[in-house]
Amino acid sequence: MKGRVIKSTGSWYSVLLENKEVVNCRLRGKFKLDKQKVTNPVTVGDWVEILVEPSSDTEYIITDIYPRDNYIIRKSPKKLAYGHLLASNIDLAVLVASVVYPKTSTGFIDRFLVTAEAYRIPSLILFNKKDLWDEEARSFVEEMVNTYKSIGYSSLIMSSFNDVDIQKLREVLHGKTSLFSGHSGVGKSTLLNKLTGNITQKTQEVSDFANKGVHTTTFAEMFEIEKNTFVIDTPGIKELALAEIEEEELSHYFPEMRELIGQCKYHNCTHTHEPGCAIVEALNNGKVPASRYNSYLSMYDDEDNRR
Ligand SMILES: Nc1nc2c(ncn2[C@@H]2O[C@H](COP(=O)(O)OP(=O)(O)OP(=O)(O)O)[C@@H](O)[C@H]2O)c(=O)[nH]1
Ligand SMILES: [Zn+2]
Repeated sequence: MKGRVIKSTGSWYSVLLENKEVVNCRLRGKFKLDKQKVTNPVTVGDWVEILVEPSSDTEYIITDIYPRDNYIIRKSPKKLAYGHLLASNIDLAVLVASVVYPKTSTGFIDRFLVTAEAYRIPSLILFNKKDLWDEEARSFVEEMVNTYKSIGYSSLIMSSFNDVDIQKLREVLHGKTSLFSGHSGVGKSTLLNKLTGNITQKTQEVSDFANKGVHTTTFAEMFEIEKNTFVIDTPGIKELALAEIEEEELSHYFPEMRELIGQCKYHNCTHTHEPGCAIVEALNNGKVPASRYNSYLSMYDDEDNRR
């Protein structure tokens, strides 16, 4: 039987079957022996093949994982050489942002976009809480939307409490698997509750020896909001980590810079101080937005983000 992993506790996996039933599965031993550098061989979003454990008619076993289109990995804080697979098979990375209560900085937005670029996942910036904006906030958002649009990024302006907006969001998400991220307080849970409100896919809680007494990691959880349309909530994960991005690669993940890279005077230009830099020239004539270049510099300086 084929299904999709919607939740995992580390040793148990909840799998959504085609008939909408959710079953709890364990992994077959061989996965644990794999030499992958991950703490969890199976993650939320994986399509898997399962069967009923022959020696029991109630236990399910994951026997195979279908090839992943992509996946998001974080470094495990405990075992640095290992990564933790956060989610897989994602079509859209949605950043829920807000300009008031709280304010999401452009630096934070750009970090998110760069990470999504590195994972080759299209992204959407969702400016939420529009009902709270005054004229100034509104024009600030419009300016940002235009800047991002000129680079090729889509935005959505909305309020969690506006049904027409929620409907528009549903249309954008239709047929896709979308991962939601955002600062605390931007309205991510409110939005997800609107999208998932009448879903009864509640997974059975499993008592889990392996995790007893251990401070459990936050795991992502996925919901099917309509046929073939999934949303992934990532509790406690504010931003996607800038996984494995080398300094010299960073500009490749800024689409407006990417096309200029070969035109700098020095082939190893870092675009920070060198003469004859095509990116700085584009900045000076307005083709690279100043806010984006500032984000580039701050990410370039910030060693922590490349671990
Ligand atoms: N005015 C307004 N308030 C909103 C909107 N969306 C959410 N809120 C409110 O903002 C507060 C935070 O919303 P949450 O959905 O809990 O935000 P969150 O991003 O999930 O934050 P955490 O739960 O801390 O992760 C709540 O009081 C919501 O009612 C909106 O579109 N407009
Ligand atoms: Zn340069």
